[in-house]
Amino acid sequence: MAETVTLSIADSFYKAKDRLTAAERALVMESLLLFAQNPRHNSLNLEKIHNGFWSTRVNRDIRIILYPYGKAWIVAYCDHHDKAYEWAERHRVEVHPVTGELQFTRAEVVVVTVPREVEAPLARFDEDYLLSLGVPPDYLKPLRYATEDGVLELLDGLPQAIQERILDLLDGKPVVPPPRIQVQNPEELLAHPLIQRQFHLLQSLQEVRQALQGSWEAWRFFLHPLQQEVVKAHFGGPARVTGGAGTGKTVVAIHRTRTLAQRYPEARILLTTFNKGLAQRLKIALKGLAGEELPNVWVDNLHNLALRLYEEAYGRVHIWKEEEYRPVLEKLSQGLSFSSDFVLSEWEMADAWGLYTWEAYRGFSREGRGIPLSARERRSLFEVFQRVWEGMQAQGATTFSGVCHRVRTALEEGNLPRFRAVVADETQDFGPAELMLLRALAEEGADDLFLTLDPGQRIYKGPTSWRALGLEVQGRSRRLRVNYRTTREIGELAERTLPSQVEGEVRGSLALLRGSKPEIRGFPREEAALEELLRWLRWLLDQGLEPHQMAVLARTHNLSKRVGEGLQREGLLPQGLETDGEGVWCGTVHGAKGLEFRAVALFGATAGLFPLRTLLDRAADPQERALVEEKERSLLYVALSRPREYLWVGYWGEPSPYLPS
Ligand SMILES: Nc1ncnc2c1ncn2[C@@H]1O[C@H](COP(=O)(O)OP(=O)(O)OP(=O)(O)O)[C@@H](O)[C@H]1O
Repeated sequence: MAETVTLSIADSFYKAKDRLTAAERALVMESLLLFAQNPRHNSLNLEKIHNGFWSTRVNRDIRIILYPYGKAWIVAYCDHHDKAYEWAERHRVEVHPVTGELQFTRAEVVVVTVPREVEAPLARFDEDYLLSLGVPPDYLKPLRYATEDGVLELLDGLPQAIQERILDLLDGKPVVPPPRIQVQNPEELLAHPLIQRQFHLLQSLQEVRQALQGSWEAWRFFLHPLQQEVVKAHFGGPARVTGGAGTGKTVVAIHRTRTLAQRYPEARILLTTFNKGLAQRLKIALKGLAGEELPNVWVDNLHNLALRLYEEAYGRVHIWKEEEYRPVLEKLSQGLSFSSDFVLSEWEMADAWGLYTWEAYRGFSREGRGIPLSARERRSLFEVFQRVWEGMQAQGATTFSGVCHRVRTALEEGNLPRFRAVVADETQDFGPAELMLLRALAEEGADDLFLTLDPGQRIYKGPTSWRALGLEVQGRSRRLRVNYRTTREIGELAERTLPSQVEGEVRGSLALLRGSKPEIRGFPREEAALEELLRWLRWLLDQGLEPHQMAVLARTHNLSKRVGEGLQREGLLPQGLETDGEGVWCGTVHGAKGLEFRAVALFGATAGLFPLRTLLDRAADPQERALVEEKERSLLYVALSRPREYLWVGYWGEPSPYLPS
């Protein structure tokens, strides 16, 4: 009878499988399932190779690298034959003599000799301390004598947890040694909770099946201790989780939702976000994590949910967007001495805050609005605003802000049921109307609101004071710092575009992966940039990337359309960001919010596009201009923080003033 094997899947395996094609990954999965049932199956050709590692055959080319540990097999790596063997040759498995952690480390330690005049940043820490942090003994001296670049080079060969501790030291943060793991045998070690961060134990065939189902992403099993903390915490009220791009805010939102669904099995939980596409992705990811659709969880983008609730409470409604209300405002405000852009932005502010009565508008602090208004001017503006709202109402129409406010009222009056808890992702782009609605959607109490945001990616709305809205998060605010998405080279470049207003809040994420330098290229004309872009995409294909692992982003729809046509002419199939096909993704930076790709090209980081000249020209006053600039910088940050491995940036004529040199 075939034996059933205990597998422990290492995070290095999950990272490695991302470099294979979808078809190759499917074959790897089949082989692992077979291995779990019968490791000695003839077709697997299990054989011992280097450093105690074993190899098993997936097909003529692909190999999985395993390590027998106690009664289990650790699934360590997978790749094309030569690369897989090379990896095994370069790595070793050890239990750290002080921390007791199980570690995969690079076997050969690169010793970098430092010229005397260059500072070695870790020299001031003694060896015993570094050892207590889990640094392997043979890395101690090289690390202490290395330059900063040398340290980074050495860290590449160490487990993620050790990298994070050392990077924190470099950043001047105090690092407390981890508790020592004490176990009797390998089985206990593999099952130890502190080990689960890097080695995911699967004890039955069913667990193996579940783990390999769907997208089998690392984030489903391995959480950073801080991610784990916010996922599992019992919060006394609203909690806020910030972090730069790629720090796992969405991952945390999904895990938190599952935790809450289990914690409150009889209650309704809402998982929401900004747009429809992202909500769809959340839904799929949550199902992948939980293994099924959770019956007590609702997943929807906030505006869609608000619209459904509105219709439930009040009946059908037509939504007016700027194209509809702008001309009405322009017509009604003709007699006033303000520019139409100012009237529009003032009305949008009043609408967003729900200032539908004279008393509310008159008493509202317009602090931060550039143009001061006398009481009489306020009154005349309000009369115009009121006529717009009345006109809309007469036509059975309102804005999304209007929908949010009325739904909030229905919730507050008890005419609609609330959720026990609400988890919301991408909340930096929620304005006052949406944030007030979120508050009202959740019953007030423990674990009621869990909001994630990156203030550096605010691309739709201006900043809103949460406290003014009654969202008090003091003592329940956490910041994620490890950037899991991108290479250090790309992460650092992206951070240099951050608006100064938010730098303190999100700058300084730790990107642990290393990669090639991003390319920033200037061209005389758009056509020349397109030609070079096409060459770059072809080069990526030669590197083994598939078209759907690449994206070309542009500031405007028109430009993105032109790129798509260019790709098509060259035989590269483009696909929209909202689709799910096999082509190269093409779209606007706005459309790429929350997404990621192995390679990203930003086409047109050109002056006049970042910031978009038409938007800047329309800004009614200096404050608004500053806000437009902040949002445009954030947009550039969003674009540059989408790639995992490769980034290409092209401009023609003058580069964007926000582009780091
Ligand atoms: N603990 C983890 N282990 C492995 N991968 C992780 C982990 N947390 C996040 N990731 C990966 O990092 C990437 C970024 O995660 P996620 O999208 O949640 O970040 P984010 O902070 O929401 O990013 P953004 O704000 O840019 O949208 C994803 O590929 C995700 O799978």
